[in-house]
Amino acid sequence: MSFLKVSEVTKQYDEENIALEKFSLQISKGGVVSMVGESGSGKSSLLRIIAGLEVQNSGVVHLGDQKILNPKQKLVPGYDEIQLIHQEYKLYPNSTVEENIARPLLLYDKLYQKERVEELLTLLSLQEHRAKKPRQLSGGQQQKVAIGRALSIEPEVLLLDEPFSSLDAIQKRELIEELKLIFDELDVTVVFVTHEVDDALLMSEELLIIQKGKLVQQGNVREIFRKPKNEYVAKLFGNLNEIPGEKKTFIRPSDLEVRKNDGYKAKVDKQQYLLHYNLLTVELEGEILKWKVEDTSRKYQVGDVLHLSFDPNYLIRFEE
Ligand SMILES: Nc1ncnc2c1ncn2[C@@H]1O[C@H](COP(=O)(O)OP(=O)(O)OP(=O)(O)O)[C@@H](O)[C@H]1O
Repeated sequence: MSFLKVSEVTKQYDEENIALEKFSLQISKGGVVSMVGESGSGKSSLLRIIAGLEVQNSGVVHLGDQKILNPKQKLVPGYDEIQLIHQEYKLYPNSTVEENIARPLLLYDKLYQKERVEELLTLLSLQEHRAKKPRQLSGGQQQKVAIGRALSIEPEVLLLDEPFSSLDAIQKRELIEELKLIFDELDVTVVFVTHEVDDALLMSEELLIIQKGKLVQQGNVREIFRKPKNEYVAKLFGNLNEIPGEKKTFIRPSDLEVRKNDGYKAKVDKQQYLLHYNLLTVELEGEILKWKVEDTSRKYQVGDVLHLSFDPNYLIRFEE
């Protein structure tokens, strides 16, 4: 059953900037989903509207039975139930980790406050940093404190708007993996926004793909990988090789098999050493087309002749 429901939301800042166009979305309770889309596709606008922090032109957002009111409709914008964290999220610089996490709990019973802060320090493995000020922490630890603060009042929804983009690649990967385990355990609904598919997949298998203010596809990564709705979605997962003579039909390099004498004949034109394989650029015999091939054995050289075949079930076709 849908818990967070966005119905036909349109957001237009001015004549040129239409951030969202009749955008609809449904997420079930306790789910963790990653939203992927290029810069300017409307991700931040959507999260701000979901959080009740931005006025939309039309459309509505519901959290369960509750209609989310925007800043024009509500005196104090935003909701405790919906917490939004972004890259520039500010901690209180002169307060300790413990105090930062406790801040939203000031009106709560003292004993509960103490227990909740302990719970979060443990959950986020921040116990040894409890007395430190934000400037004494790494970027990743600071973002964990921000998440701890957001989780302190047990929100229903946590919206993460590229919160880790200032971290280095290793720090980011480790933090996302750690948070994924935490979110999977909690009953909180999480929307993690990123423009990197790799990061999205570290967080969840459930993906939302946004393009030019519209939700183009929602589903499990396996399904989206095999049946992408359009070329943009398909290319988020890597290169596409065009099938000669067939319109809008492609095969992924990872679905190609190199055979001795069966399939498309091709000559290696270029070889690049990448992390998990050598990426070959090959010229198809009798065609102007070039294909990409993932050589996991790293044995082919420029000038080698290969035969490439594939399972036709893996062909990707788009409507014209
Ligand atoms: N305050 C604003 N005034 C005018 N236009 C805006 C404003 N905020 C966003 N836009 C425009 O709305 C569109 C969507 O922006 P938004 O920030 O929501 O996208 P995004 O997917 O989050 O992008 P990024 O990944 O770069 O943050 C863009 O064309 C942007 O220029």
